Amino acid sequence: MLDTYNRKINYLRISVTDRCNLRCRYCMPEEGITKLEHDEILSLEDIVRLVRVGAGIGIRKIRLTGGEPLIRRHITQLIAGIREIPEIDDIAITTNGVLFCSMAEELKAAGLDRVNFSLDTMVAEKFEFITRRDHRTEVKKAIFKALELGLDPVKINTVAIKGFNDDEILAFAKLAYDFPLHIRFIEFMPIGDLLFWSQDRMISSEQIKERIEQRYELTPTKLSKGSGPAVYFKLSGGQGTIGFITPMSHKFCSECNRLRLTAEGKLRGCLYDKREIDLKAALESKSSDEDLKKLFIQAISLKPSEHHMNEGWGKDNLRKMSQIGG
Ligand SMILES: Nc1nc2c(ncn2[C@@H]2O[C@H](COP(=O)(O)OP(=O)(O)OP(=O)(O)O)[C@@H](O)[C@H]2O)c(=O)[nH]1
Ligand SMILES: C[S@@+](CC[C@H](N)C(=O)[O-])C[C@H]1O[C@@H](n2cnc3c(N)ncnc32)[C@H](O)[C@@H]1O
Ligand code: SF4
Ligand code: SF4
Repeated sequence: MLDTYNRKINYLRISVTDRCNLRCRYCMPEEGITKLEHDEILSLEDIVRLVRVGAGIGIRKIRLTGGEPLIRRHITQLIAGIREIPEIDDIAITTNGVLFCSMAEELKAAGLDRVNFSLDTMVAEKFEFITRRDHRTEVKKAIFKALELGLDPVKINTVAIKGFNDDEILAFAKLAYDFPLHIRFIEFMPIGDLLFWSQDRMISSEQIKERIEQRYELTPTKLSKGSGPAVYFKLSGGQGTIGFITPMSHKFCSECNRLRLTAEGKLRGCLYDKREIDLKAALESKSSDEDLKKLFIQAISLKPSEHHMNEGWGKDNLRKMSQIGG
């Protein structure tokens, strides 16, 4: 379905939990965030029903995120339920990877197509600093396990933070050169209660690209799967790609194709817009599929033309990244 600005909306990102087994400094305080109770979040059956309704208005691609999606109980059942919806042609997760190895085969058998891992540093002490946990080895194993299982393409999300990981830009590029991995540098966004964010910690994708081009030749390319916001480049002679996600330096809102469902069942038209439609309340008041469909259409009609993160520098968003689903 097209929105007010003629954008085709076909991608639903679902936060399946607001909880997490890491505590990335830019995302959560040590004590965690809201910790919703079980009856405050959508049930798996409700999520499958909402995806079916979404498919009726043109949703084709689903991403499960959070918080950490792999700590949601019975996540494989959820994937299997979504897999049965014939219109859905891509089911992906975004995960920190800590629990992935122990669940990988099950996830694939349930119908998972592919996975994006988050990894901001390859240095043990820095990993422990940024995530406040010591799980780097599990994440590394998870990335290679996904390659081994053929969950193609395997993407890595790296939030670029000046003074923290800008000294690892070439090391990440080498990873994409040596392995069929797609490393995406994400510009640091002022979201949530700005736990670690500051304007001088931002690095633009342009600066990162210049640094990589000192060592590697980059040529524009496209990936077979993933109509997400990244712009990709092949590394000449290498196996993988480098991607740039540029919400701050080059907004990609004019191509935005997504809706977001929070763990509490609120449907959002934009990562950075407070307006939400309460689907959980609608489910509790026994709304029909037709009523739910109308609410999806309403959420699409509320999508803004673009975000305004650089104006209030993040002070205007009530929800945290882990609640909205990244
Ligand atoms: N501002 C903004 N940032 C986004 C949006 N979608 C994704 N991002 C950023 O990009 C990061 C990576 O997103 P992923 O969860 O891996 O999803 P994706 O990039 O859509 O995935 P692919 O389908 O594989 O391309 C997110 O955590 C956000 O930081 C968006 O719509 N707006
Ligand atoms: C909120 S997490 C949820 C999924 C999962 N726990 C993970 O880390 O992959 C999704 C993504 O959002 C990114 N993210 C969180 N806060 C961010 C910020 N302020 N700016 C840019 N990306 C951010 C994380 O690095 C991660 O890649
Ligand atoms: S970025 Fe992902 S892994 Fe890190 S604290 Fe947030 S939800 Fe957890
Ligand atoms: S900031 Fe909002 S409008 Fe822009 S791409 Fe992201 S979700 Fe879409």
